[in-house]
Amino acid sequence: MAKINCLNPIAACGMDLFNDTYEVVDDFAAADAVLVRSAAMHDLELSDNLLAIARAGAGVNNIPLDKCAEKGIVVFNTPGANANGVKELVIAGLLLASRDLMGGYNWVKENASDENIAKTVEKQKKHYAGCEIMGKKLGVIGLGAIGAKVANIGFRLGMEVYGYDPYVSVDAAWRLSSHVKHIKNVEDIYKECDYITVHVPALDSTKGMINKDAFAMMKDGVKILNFARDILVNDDDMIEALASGKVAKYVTDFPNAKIAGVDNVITLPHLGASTEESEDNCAVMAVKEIVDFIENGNIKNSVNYPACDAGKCSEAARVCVCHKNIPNMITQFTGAFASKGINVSDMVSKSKGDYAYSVFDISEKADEDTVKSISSIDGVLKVRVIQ
Ligand SMILES: NC(=O)c1ccc[n+]([C@@H]2O[C@H](COP(=O)([O-])OP(=O)(O)OC[C@H]3O[C@@H](n4cnc5c(N)ncnc54)[C@H](O)[C@@H]3O)[C@@H](O)[C@H]2O)c1
Ligand SMILES: O=C(O)CC[C@@H](O)C(=O)O
Repeated sequence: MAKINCLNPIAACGMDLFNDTYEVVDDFAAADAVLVRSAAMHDLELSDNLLAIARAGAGVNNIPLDKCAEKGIVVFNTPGANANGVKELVIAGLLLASRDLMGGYNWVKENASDENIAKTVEKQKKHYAGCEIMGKKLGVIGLGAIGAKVANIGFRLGMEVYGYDPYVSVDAAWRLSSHVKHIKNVEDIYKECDYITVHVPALDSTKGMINKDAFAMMKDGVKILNFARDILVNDDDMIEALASGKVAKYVTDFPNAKIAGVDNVITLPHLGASTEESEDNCAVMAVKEIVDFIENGNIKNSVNYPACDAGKCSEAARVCVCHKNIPNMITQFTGAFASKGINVSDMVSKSKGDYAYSVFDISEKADEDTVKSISSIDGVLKVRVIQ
């Protein structure tokens, strides 16, 4: 029975897809597979029996990807499954940055007991006036699942949309409206746009990308939206830019101790994917990825191992090997089977960066000795037999 541990609550419609050959356990160390949302995993001890981690969401900066790869633990995410939820909150963010909804709402609440409130509002409302987004320039940095949706809806809301993503995938580019201006240098977004929204992953290369050098190029009164991750923005530089009026509003889904109470910062408590629909989509996708991996050894949507689809095994056994992407591995694997007189009837081998994954369908059950001889090959990280 495969043991599943959830580090965060995962929507029931996903969990219900585990049949009675799976058992949900409380003990992380006992799990064969783990489901997680935003729980921080960097300091957790990863047991040798852990085969896979599925992130029910997009961002994987809470998971030690290299450490997992090195231990032969396949990490999945659920690309696009919560993109619409985030896109809709970004629309709210654009409006929150434009109209003083929070100020106006708070004023009405504070004056709710005033019998003359219906009249007073007419004098008061000038303090909460704003601007419209139609006709304004929206810069979208990162045109993946979320950024492409934001860019397209920006256009439909009447904005002039500039999109920047030097690594955009072919699929994402197809999803993008032809009305989105393709920007090749991010500086053009900084110089031209009234609203700038970031939708890139948190990586060493993107950390602090919205900083004083970027602000120096921006228009006075620019509005910044960050529904991606807090570390993309240099908080000290942001606080200075807000104080000087360079940035008029900073709307972010990632409050932290530095930024949360600052004037003209509108923070939400990481709500981007907190919709029933997004939570359901992520849970279903994550559980399906785990089930296909546990039962068939197939890998779809992994962020640290290659995609690998060997279908269902119709032979006596399937041997799945996580290993380093180095020369001579396949010869050694097939040699190990041959030395035991085992016929390999089918095989798939894929690589991604420093790591590779090979699947062998063999005509008889793999005994402990065979597994041992494959495990002992230099560069092998994990061996699993499905039979
Ligand atoms: N607020 C939330 O609840 C919430 C929900 C989902 C995702 N997110 C965050 O949003 C990020 C994006 O999500 P997604 O689903 O669109 O991911 P995605 O992988 O589909 O898209 C990310 C895009 O960023 C691009 N990119 C990478 N580096 C870049 C750079 N330096 N400049 C410009 N583009 C760059 C990639 O090419 C890719 O197209 C996630 O990594 C996550 O951190 C937040
Ligand atoms: O799971 C969540 O609530 C947030 C998910 C989001 O940050 C993501 O990166 O997908």
